[in-house]
Amino acid sequence: MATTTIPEEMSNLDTYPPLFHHQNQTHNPNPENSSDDPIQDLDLFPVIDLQGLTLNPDEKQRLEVACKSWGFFRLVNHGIPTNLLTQLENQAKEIFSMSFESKRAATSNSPISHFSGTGILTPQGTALERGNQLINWVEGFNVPLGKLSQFKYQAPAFDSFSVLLQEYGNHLSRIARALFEAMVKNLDLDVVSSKPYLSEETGYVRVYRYPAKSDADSGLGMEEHTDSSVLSILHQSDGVSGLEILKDDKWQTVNPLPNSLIVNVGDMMQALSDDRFKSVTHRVKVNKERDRVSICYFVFPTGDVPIHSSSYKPFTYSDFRAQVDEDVKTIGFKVGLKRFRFTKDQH
Ligand SMILES: O=C(O)CCC(=O)C(=O)O
Ligand SMILES: [Fe+2]
Repeated sequence: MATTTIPEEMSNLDTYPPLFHHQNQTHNPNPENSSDDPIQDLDLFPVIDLQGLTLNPDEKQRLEVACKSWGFFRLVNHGIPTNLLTQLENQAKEIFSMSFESKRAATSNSPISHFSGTGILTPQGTALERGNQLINWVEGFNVPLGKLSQFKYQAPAFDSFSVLLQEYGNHLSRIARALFEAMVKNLDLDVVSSKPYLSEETGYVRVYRYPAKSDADSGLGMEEHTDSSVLSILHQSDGVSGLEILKDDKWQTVNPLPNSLIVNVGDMMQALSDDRFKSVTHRVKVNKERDRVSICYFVFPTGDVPIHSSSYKPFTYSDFRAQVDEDVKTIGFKVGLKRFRFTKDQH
């Protein structure tokens, strides 16, 4: 049912950021009839069993291979109740379906911020001014987990959302800690002195909606990038694909599968591992007919602890963040770890 104009049944246009109104946005009220490629659940991506990590040496070995040669894996047996994921997803969809203006009003002066057109944000959670006009086909909420409790929203939907996010955040901290410890052991780093490199207080969630777009091949939901985090944990909602990872110079679609999360190794983990683990390059394509919702968690090192390695000049996460912001403002994109890499004559 793809069309090139906004169809009449799309009465919910006012729920989308004005930035996207004039474009060829389509909406399929009957997703079963979607003509996008069917999702197949057989792929060759690494799968890690979280519970197996504490019991099974083979699982630890698989984790190491996944981090070294892919920089990403699917995570199963993660212990998050399916019910919580379903509720969170439904609540996110309900919130996205509010009008743009009421989303703005409900989140102004609140810990949660609303953004669109880019995933690169200021520390306050608003879109960072860029040195170019690149627009990403995405709308989202930025949720600093440590600041959620005790806030009373004007729209009750946000109160329920906040409660679910806190519960979800507790699971994500637990999962991130378990994965980080296993990764640190794989790298033969000291578990105790590595603790500041995963600071749970820094954790935040981004909840995204990528609006459907009939000319889905022009433009991206999110441009090609690596995550600045130590690690990122993503939940993709029911049956709408879009995430792609770059492996051996080829883009590969990572379809959503029930009961499994996606874990990305981030830039900080790559630096900590002295390039043994790799921060995966990925992007998000737009779906032709259905909006895509994803819920992504990111966690970082304590801001002021220097990362020492043989590949990079010592730097803190705060240094890294400042450099990314500077690059986005001046040249329009993130350069990332390359900015800190030793050149040959600096060794
Ligand atoms: O929406 C997704 O699946 C991925 C989003 C992402 O890559 C990011 O926020 O860094
Ligand atoms: Fe990302």
